[in-house]
Amino acid sequence: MEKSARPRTALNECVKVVVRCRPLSEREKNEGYEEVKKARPEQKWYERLSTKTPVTNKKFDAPLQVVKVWPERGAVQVYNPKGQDKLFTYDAAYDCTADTQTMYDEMVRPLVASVLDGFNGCVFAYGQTGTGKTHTMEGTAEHEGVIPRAFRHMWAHIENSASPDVTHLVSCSYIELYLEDVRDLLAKDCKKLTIRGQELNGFYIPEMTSVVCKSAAEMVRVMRAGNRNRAAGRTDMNEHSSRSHAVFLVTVETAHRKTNRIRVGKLNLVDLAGSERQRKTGASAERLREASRINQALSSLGNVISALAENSPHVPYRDSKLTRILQDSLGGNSKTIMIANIGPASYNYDETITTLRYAHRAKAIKNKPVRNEDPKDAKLREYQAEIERLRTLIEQRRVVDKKPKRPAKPRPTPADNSEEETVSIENENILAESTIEQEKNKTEELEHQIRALEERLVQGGGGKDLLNNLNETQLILEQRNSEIAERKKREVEMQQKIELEEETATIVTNTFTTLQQEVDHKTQRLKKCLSKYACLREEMVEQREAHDSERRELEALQAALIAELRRRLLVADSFLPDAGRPAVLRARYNEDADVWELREHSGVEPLVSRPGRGRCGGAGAENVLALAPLPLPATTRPYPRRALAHQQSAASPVKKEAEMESVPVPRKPGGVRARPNTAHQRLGTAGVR
Ligand SMILES: Nc1ncnc2c1ncn2[C@@H]1O[C@H](COP(=O)(O)OP(=O)(O)OP(=O)(O)O)[C@@H](O)[C@H]1O
Repeated sequence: MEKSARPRTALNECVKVVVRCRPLSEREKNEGYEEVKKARPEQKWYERLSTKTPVTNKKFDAPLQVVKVWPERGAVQVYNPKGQDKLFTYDAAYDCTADTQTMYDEMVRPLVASVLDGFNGCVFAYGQTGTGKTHTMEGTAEHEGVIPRAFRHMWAHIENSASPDVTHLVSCSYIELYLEDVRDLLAKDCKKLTIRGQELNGFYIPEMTSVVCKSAAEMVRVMRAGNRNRAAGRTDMNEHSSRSHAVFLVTVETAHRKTNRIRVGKLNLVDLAGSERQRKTGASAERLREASRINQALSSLGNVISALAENSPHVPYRDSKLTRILQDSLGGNSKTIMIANIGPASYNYDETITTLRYAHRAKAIKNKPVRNEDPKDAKLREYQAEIERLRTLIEQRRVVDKKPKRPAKPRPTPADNSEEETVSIENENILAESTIEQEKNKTEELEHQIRALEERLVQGGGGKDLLNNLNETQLILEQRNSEIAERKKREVEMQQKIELEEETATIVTNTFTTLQQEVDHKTQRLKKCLSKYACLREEMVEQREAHDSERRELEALQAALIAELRRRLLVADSFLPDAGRPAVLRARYNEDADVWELREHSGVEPLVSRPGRGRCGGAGAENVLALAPLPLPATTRPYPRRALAHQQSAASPVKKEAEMESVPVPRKPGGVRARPNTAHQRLGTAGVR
C-alpha cells in the first residue's frame, strides 16, 4: 500500500457496530459443561429470553443458551446468572437465523459503495475464537462471506458503469500478522514485510505484492491462493482456527476522462484471530506462543478502542502492529464496520460479555472519512502517463521511418572491379537491414507494452472482457434491496430512539397536582437511579473479576511458557558440551526482531562441537535419544588457591567469559563455593505452581 496524502476537511462518522450470534455448535449441544451445571438457575430465565423451546443440555437438562438477539431493536440481551440481564444496543444485531447476504445488504453494501466512490473503508471481524469470524468474512462454498460478496458487488458496479470515459484499475494485496511478523501471503516465500508510516499518513507497506485483477472470480482466486499460505491450526474450541490476523486490501482507482480526476478507494477486509483462554483451547506448547501474541495484539486493540471511546489525548496505536495497521480504520480517514461475533453458549458467558462491551465502546469512535481525489500515488495516473509516453515514442519512430532514406547502394557489377568495395557495400546493406529490423522490433515491443498496460485497465462501453455481467433487472433488484435495507436500518434507529424518548417523556410530561404525587414521582426516579447505580456497581465488580481472571490466565500462560523454557534448558544443560556454553551464553534475545542473536565471536572461544558428541564420548548424534542418564555433576569443588585461580583465569579466557556471563555463584559456608548453576537451575522456582 502506498502512502497517500491526508485530506484536509472531513465530516465525523461513527464506527458502525454489528453483532452476529452464531448457532450453538453440535459440540455445545451435546456435551455437558460443568459451568452449565453450576450456573443452573432455579428461575426459568430462558422463558424471559425466548418464547421458543429452550435448547437443553442432554446430560444436565440445563439451558445452554444465554444470548437472545432482538434484530428489530438492534439489541442483544444476555442472561446474567448473578443478577439483572444485560442489554446492549448496536447499529444492527443478527441472530443465528440471519444469513450473510442479509447482513451484507443491510450494512456492508453502503460501505463498499463508498469505496467505489473514492472513500477508504474497513470491515473487521472481532470476537472469541470459534465464534464465526472466518465464516462471516470468507464464508464457505455454500455460504459466501463478506469478502467474496464485496468482490462481486465491486465488479457488478464497474461493469455497469463502464463507458469509454471511465477507466478502472483494481488491485489487491493480502497480508497476515503472525507472531508480530507481517507476512506477504501473495509472495512465493511469504516474505516478511515492514510497516512504514507516520502518525498523519496512516500505514503503508512498501514491498507488499499487489496483483491487478480483472474480475471478481480472479479476486477470489487471489484470496484462496493467499489463504493456502495462512497460518491455521486445530484447538479444542475450533477445528480450523486462524492463528493469525489477516488483512485483504483492495484498491479501486477510477479515472473520469471528462473531469480528468482520479478517485482512489481502499477497502481493508480484516479477519482477526480470536481471543482465547488457554484452559478452553487446550493450547499445546507450540500454540502457547501464538496464543500469547494473539491475545497481546487483541489487548492492544482493546486499549486503542477504549482510548478512542474516552477521547483520551494519547491513543496507543504504536503498541502493536495490528493497531498500526488498523490506525486509519479506528479514528482516522475511513468508514469502518466492526462485526462482533459471539456464541450463544452459557459456557462462554464471560467472553461474550467482554466482546459485547468492547463492541459497545467502539460505537463511540469517530472517524473522519474523506474522498481521496487525485492522490499523488494513484497507479492509474502512472499507467496513463506511461501509455502516453510510449505512444509518443512510437509516433516519433514512425515519423523518422517515413523520412526519405538514403537509397541502398546498388549491387556492384562485375565491372566494378574492386572486390573490397563489393564486400563493404554488402556489409552496409546488411547493417541497414538489421537496423530496420531492430527498429521494427522496438516498435513492436513498445506496442506490446502499451497493450499490457491497457489490459490492466478496465474501460469501454459494454465491458468487453468483463465477467459476471449483471443485467438490468438484477440491478434494479439490487437497488430495491438496498432501499429496503436502508429503511430497515432507519427503523432500528427509530425504535432505539423511541425507547430512549419514552423513558424521559414519562418523566417530563408528568404534571403534579399534589405534593404527594410529586414525592411519589421523585421516589420513583430515585429508585430508578439507585437501580442504575446498582447495575454500574455490578458491572464494576464484574470488570474487576474479568480483569482478575485475565490476570490469572496470563499468569498460567507465563507459568506454562516458563515450564517449557525449563524443559528446553534442561535438555540444553544435559546435552550441550561445556566447551559450547560460552557461545550459548553469548546468545541474546532481540525483542524487536523476535530472534535470538549471537554476539560477535571474540575469536578466543574454541569451536562448538555438536551437542551430544561432546558428552557422549564420541557417540553419534542419534545416540542423543538413547542416552543412559548422565552421572550427576559434583555440586562442590575444593577452594582454589588465589594465585592458582588467577593463573587459570588468565590462561583460559573462555572460562573467564563463561564465568562473567553466568549469574553470581553463591558461597557456601566454610569457604566452599557452589558449582555454577545450570541455566535450568538458575530459573529457580519460577513457573512452578
Ligand atoms: N452463522 C453461522 N452459521 C452456521 N455456522 C457457523 C456460523 N458462524 C460460525 N459457524 C461455524 O462455527 C465454526 C467456527 O467458525 P469460524 O472458524 O469462522 O470461527 P472463528 O471465529 O474464525 O475462529 P478462530 O478465531 O479460531 O479462527 C465453523 O465450523 C463454522 O462453520
